[in-house]
Amino acid sequence: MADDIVLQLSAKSNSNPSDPSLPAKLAKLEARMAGKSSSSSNSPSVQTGWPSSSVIAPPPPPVKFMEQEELPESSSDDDDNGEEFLIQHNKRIKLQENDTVRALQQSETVVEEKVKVLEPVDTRQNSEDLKRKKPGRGRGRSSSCRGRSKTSDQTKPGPSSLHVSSNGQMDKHYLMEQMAKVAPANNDTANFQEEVTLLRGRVASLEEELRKSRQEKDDCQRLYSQLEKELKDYKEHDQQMKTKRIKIVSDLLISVSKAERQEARMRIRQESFRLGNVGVMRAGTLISEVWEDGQAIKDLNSHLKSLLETKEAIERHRKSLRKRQSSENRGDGSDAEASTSEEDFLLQDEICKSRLASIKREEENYLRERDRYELEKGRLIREMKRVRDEDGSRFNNFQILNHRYALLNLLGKGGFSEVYKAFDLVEYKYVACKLHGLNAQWSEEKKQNYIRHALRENNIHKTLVHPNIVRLWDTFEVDHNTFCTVLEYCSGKDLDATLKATPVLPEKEARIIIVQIFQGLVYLNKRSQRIIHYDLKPGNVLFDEVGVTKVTDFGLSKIVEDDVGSQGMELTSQGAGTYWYLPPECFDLSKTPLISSKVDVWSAGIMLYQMLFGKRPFGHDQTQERILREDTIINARRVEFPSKPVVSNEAKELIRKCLTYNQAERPDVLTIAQDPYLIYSKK
Ligand SMILES: Nc1ncnc2c1ncn2[C@@H]1O[C@H](COP(=O)(O)OP(=O)(O)OP(=O)(O)O)[C@@H](O)[C@H]1O
Repeated sequence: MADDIVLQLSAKSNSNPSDPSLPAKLAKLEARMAGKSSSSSNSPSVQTGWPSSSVIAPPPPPVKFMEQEELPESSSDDDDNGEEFLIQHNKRIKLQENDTVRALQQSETVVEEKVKVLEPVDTRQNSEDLKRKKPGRGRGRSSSCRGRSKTSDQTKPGPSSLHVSSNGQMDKHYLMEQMAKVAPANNDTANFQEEVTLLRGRVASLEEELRKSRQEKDDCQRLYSQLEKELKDYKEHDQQMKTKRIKIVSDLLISVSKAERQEARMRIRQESFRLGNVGVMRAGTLISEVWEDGQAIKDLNSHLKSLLETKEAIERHRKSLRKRQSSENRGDGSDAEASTSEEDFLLQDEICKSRLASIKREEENYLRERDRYELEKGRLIREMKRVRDEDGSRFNNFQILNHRYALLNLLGKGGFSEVYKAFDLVEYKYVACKLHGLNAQWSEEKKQNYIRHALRENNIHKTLVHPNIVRLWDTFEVDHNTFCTVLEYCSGKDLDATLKATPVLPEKEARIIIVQIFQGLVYLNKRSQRIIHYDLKPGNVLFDEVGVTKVTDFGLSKIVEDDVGSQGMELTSQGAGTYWYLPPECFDLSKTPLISSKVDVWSAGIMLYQMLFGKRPFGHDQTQERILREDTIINARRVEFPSKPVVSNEAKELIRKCLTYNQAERPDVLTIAQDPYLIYSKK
């Protein structure tokens, strides 16, 4: 208890450093207290000098004495009036205690306020901590909880922590502690308030930001749904427009194609009148088709006939002149006056010769014209066939295949296929649709064979991407007996039609075509999976609208497997192909031929020869069957060049290399591609 008083006093002295007498008083009091406590075990009256009655009187109750003992205030000259002093002092202490409690209560209020302010901050911090420590959630939460409990312990003592003693008095020691703690808090209040103001401002601005963000989110959502609706409308509109567009485009294409069809038929009629037509000839029960020449050819032929007659008449006249001249020379003439002088004979003969020369020129002109007519006739016959095939086709009614390809006019008909010009309504470009039809009369086995063959061709062709190879875009089934391959459309004529129109090409033109064919072949031989085309011929060389040469039709192509030896792979489809263009090894019946890219080198050599000289070097006028029967190609050991037209030695040399009879000596595609004639370089 004495220690408490000392503590209270020292706390008081600390809190009131302006009282300089306080340490001295404290020392005195300590000393007196020490004396009192020691005399308390003896008679107090002796110690205090009180009357004897008080000596025999029982000692005062300890509680009161204790109260007196607790009185700390003293001075050196108080000794005589000690009791009075203690009473006064007790009153002062009580007053001080009351002040302290009031101050503490005030401090508690301030602290509580601070705690109230701190708590949200603390909670926010805790939640921030929580967020930060999410991966180790358990640990983070426990630490933050610890932090919060500590703060509340320090700043917010509950009623139980007010340390009220058993007699209802507040524990003074505890109060002093609290005061010591609260004092610095009081000093920080301003800072706290400032901080709180800042935090409140921050909260307000964050709330404002949040409000704005919410507003923005609402706006965005509104905009999103609006755009979504617009997009939906647009898509619907686009779909409608697309359908309309497709309808308009296909209607336009159909009307153009119909007009083209009409024009084609009208031209045929006109040309037929001029060049000829197919008539029917009946021989017994046999009805066969025959060609009847048109008026222009008839006129031409009659001109030629009359020229021939004139020529023959002049020849006859010349003969008789010569006869007369020789008889006159022999002196057989009876009438000297009627005799013709030598000079006249010479003159007459010269006239005849001159007339004959002019007839020959005329005749040559007519013959050239007739050749031209023949070419026109050939074109007319092909066009007639095309129109007839178109009229007989079941795809001639402008169908849209696979919801995409609008079929227009027939380009031509092959062995088992019809090729239509078509319009791709998705890519908006022209394509060629090749319709492979299975004959309904075929056996199931034959159908399966055909499908296997076509699929093989399709699988090879679809992997080929090169400017000099016709692209294969798409394949799909049309119906049970038909499937379609969609090819790059080549609007130019094929080389076969070109050579039929102009059998001899200028060397420059022939060279650029063969160079492009070899570029395509080099591509086929540089891939990891090498390919032998095996059916190179003018009909399989197409031209696009700007004249780029493109190789097509991979129906007979062979894939060269990796394990094939240097001599080549076995030819399993002997007999297939177009014989004018195949090399001798393909006709060897004594063993299964081994073939390589050298087959295509031979075919290219034949085509270059044909372009330059207007005919094929071997079996030009022969049928396929005759070529086989007469072993024409097996005997084609040496190529001969006509004197006309004049062709460069470099071109002839290249042809010779390509048409090397011995397969082993013939260069392959990659080797021949190094020939200077096939390389364009600035001189
Ligand atoms: N991609 C194409 N672009 C333009 N016309 C083409 C295209 N493909 C083929 N043709 C033309 O279509 C016609 C028929 O071609 P197709 O390949 O079916 O016949 P073919 O080669 O004469 O016969 P086969 O394939 O039986 O030997 C030919 O006149 C050809 O020029």
